[in-house]
Amino acid sequence: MGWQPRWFILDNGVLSYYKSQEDVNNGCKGSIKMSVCDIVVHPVDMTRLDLIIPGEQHYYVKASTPQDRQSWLIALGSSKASFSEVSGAKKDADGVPDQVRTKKSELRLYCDLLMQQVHSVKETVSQTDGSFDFQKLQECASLIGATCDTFICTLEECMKIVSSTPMFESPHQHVRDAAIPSSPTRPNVQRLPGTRSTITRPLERALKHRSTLSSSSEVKVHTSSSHHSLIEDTSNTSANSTVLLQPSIHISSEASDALSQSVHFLEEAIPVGNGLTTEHTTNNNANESVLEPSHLVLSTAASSDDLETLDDFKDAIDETIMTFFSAMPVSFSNVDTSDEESILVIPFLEACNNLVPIFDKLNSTAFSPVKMDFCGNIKKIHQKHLSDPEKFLTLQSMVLDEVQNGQHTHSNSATSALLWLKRSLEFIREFLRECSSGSTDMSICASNAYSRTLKNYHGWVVRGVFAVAVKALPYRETFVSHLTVDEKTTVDPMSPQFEHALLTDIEVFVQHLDRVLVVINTFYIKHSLDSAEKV
Ligand SMILES: CCCCCCCCCCCCC/C=C/[C@@H](O)[C@H](CO[C@@H]1O[C@H](CO)[C@@H](O)[C@H](O)[C@H]1O)NC(=O)CCCCCCCCCCCCCCCCC
Repeated sequence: MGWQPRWFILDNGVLSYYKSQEDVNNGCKGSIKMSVCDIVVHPVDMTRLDLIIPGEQHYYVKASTPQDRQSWLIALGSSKASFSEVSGAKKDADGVPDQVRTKKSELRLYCDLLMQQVHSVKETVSQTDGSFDFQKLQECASLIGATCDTFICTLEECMKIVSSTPMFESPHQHVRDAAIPSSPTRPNVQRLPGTRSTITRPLERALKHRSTLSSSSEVKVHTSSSHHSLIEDTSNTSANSTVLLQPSIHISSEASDALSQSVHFLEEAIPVGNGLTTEHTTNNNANESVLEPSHLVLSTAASSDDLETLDDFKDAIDETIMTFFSAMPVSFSNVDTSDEESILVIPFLEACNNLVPIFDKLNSTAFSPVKMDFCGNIKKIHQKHLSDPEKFLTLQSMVLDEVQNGQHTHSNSATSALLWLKRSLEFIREFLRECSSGSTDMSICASNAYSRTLKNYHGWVVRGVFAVAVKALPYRETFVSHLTVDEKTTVDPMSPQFEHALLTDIEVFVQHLDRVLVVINTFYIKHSLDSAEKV
């Protein structure tokens, strides 16, 4: 098989490919709607992945390295998840909702991937010559971590679908920890003060110590419209014809967020892989080798046994009310601060990025400078991390590097970006504290929070910007309604139940955010990096 390099763009749920980056303006050679295709990892080749549109087309794709493939899988999987059918009404012949089928295939994919990755670890530690490649082992571990993250997120989404689908509902619903045997109570669940008896928490705990996170929020959502039909490769229509791939691929991928699918995070696409190669065949069945699920986790058949299993899954999510905060796939509760000198960059940025949808729920024009600043700082830190991901694994490492090189005072430095991101987060923390202390006037909440935080660093011009922005704040009711997970559901954002759930979730969120901010603050003070200078 001859592989050819191609330039790929993942945009709005559609993967398009071009002859080269320079050729982008001449139109794509083909495109694939991610929501209708299955992603299959190659059983042997760690750089291969296949994109299969059942009964139609088969694309063979090859990345430069297993790590690149991992990035691609996460980006493609996130895109597929973001742009999958949301109606929930469509079912296959067995009555299984399409969304569940899609999630199952994603879970299978990640299982296959995990098997391969575990196999690599085994191989690495059992070298016959007795040597031990520690770096390779670290790489393998990092890949496994990322795959587990993606698996858990997908499972979480699957559980949400299952719980909201009538055919999977059972008459008895009790709240318990997914990690312990079925029981009407949850004796072993550790809770932060004030947390609700929900089961999203075990997932939070499961996520908490993970060191790598999916790339879903490190990327951008474009505004361009999606293509709804598959465009065949016109350059070569013969069976088994190969389509290209190029050693440096630049893609932008879509972030899935709990609140909205039309959120624009960053101003430019962040490359998540630097090498991908594909082969494409328009033959309906030639060379198709769709992997059968060998490690199927979720069964959707409606036998009583399966219902028991599904009940377990269903119990593993919040059966009461989800809010924006508890639905966040990664939040500050997942940012480990047990080593105060080492906050991992990716979980931290992921947690920040997951706040971004809220900006769009506020008045978009008035808040766009705020959003740009917030997202710009996320991006600056991310770019610094990407410049040497191993060296700049932690926030502290990148700041100290800049200090050593005298770059920390540059306006574009990661040090400055983190300083301002920290200040923005302090504002958010104080704003949420104000909101949950009983005040119903959002502008008072914002003004109080502002006085305690950002105002100290703003000159009169920027203070004026704040004064304008604060006038554009929605009423509390509107804001609260944006904090429901799915505005189409029957959850009444004005109900006392939702209010209670929201307040509890805010309390937990603020506690974790505060924990992270204390560590960053201490670090900045220790190295004299904070400044009272006003902008
Ligand atoms: C709900 C209340 C909304 C009111 C929020 C108003 C906030 C103040 C508005 C001020 C306008 C900001 C415009 C940008 C100003 C920048 O000049 C300033 C400095 O920028 C930094 O300059 C450095 C160089 O000197 C550079 O290196 C660095 O990279 C750059 O950042 N930036 C700021 O002052 C930061 C302002 C960000 C404010 C973010 C506030 C977040 C508001 C969140 C609203 C949602 C609240 C609900 C939270 C619920 C969570 C789910």
